[in-house]
Amino acid sequence: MDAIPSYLDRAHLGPWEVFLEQVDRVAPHLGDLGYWIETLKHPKRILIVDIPVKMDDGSIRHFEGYRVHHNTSRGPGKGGVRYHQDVTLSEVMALAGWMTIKNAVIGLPFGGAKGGVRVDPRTLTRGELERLTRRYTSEIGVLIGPDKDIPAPDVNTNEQIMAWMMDTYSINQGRTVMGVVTGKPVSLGGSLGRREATGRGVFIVGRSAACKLGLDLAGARVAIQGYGNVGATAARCFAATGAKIVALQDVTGSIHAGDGIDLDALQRWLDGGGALGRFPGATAIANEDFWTVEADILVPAALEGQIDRHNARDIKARLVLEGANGPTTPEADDILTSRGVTLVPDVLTNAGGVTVSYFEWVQDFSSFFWTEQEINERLERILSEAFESVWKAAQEHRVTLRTAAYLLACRRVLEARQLRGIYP
Ligand SMILES: NC(=O)C1=CN([C@@H]2O[C@H](COP(=O)(O)OP(=O)(O)OC[C@H]3O[C@@H](n4cnc5c(N)ncnc54)[C@H](OP(=O)(O)O)[C@@H]3O)[C@@H](O)[C@H]2O)C=CC1
Ligand SMILES: O=C(O)CCC(=O)C(=O)O
Repeated sequence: MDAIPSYLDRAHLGPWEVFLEQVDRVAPHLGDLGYWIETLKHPKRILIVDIPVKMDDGSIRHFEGYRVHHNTSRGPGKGGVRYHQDVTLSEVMALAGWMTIKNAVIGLPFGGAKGGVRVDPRTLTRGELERLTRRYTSEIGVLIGPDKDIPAPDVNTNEQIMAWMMDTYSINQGRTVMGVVTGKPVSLGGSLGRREATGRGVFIVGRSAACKLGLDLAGARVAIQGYGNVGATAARCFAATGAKIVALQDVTGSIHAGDGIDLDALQRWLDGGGALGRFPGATAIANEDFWTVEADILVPAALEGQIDRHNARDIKARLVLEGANGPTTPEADDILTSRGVTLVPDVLTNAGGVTVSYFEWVQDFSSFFWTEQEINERLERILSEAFESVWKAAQEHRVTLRTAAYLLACRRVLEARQLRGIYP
């Protein structure tokens, strides 16, 4: 495979290899545009930075950070920043590639980018976290900017971290540059609705998919892995339509309640410092049993590679909604397809976040801010239309929803590539 770059350890290709395989699966459907397909297998630029941080005890620790521009044919790079102890270059490359596809599926005028720092933020004090964030922002400052690459939140990053990033970039520029990141606090040029947008989008897309399958959401049983920004919001949206959240999982464990978990009681438990895995209002189950619970809808909303060949055969749900990026391996994709399970891919299901990030970027440029109702109406319309296009393409080409989404996206990206040409 000449698409494997020399800087990746061939033995540990990880998520980037998954992305390459997903691209390979769409290639036969691209016609003449297939001529340009290699462009998607080669990230445009990669920056690896050293982040020295003075710790509260006076010592200095070094962290490794990344920012990857996968493709900018359709506009500036766009994608979140992840803080996690297991972040790798392969993972950030794949996440950037998925952003290219996601932005194109939705029709946003962005390319794909992503960043990450290999750190467990729970081990840092607030001061250490701020210093890490500011140094990382300064180090990647050559790549980011409102018309170059606009970071946003992802796993373990939030509005406060975006505020520090915006402030650091602005200080280095000598002027306030609101539009350099999205997912900021509303009081600092953030958009209403951005915090909930990804989980809300999972619900909007899930509702459309359920409708196609004749699955009534009232009373539907939903299992969700990950109870962070995406998983918790999606759970609330599903519960609000009468669906039952029958199982949840986070790093502290898995819980089950056949009649539905009381989300308000769970929130009070979490606010009081309780761990989800020990919530007294549900039954604790083994993590591996989470995947086999009786459910109609399964929402992986944590990390990559969670649905694999080991658990895909036992999944009971008819509908899998990928709230996380890359939660399903290609092998598991095939197993689910052969079992008649409908899977709505990450690049569509979790695109609500970047869609409202786009709204935030537009609002920052114009310094004119929309109401939450305007934002949610536009989000609903854009995601529903994108879902219909992907569904239609899947029927027409007799491919999975993932390949259909890649088909629409790759056509847009490669057409832009073709029109722009190669310089020189
Ligand atoms: N935030 C956003 O706007 C977007 C996020 N996404 C994707 O959604 C996913 C979740 O992101 P987000 O909700 O923002 O992240 P958060 O950091 O808010 O939440 C992550 C959740 O996943 C749980 N988790 C982490 N590792 C595991 C594991 N090994 N097993 C079970 N649960 C685990 C965490 O548990 P604990 O809290 O106990 O650590 C937490 O509940 C990621 O794949 C992300 O890339 C996609 C689009 C946009
Ligand atoms: O809001 C954004 O710009 C990007 C969100 C993101 O990282 C993602 O969709 O995976």
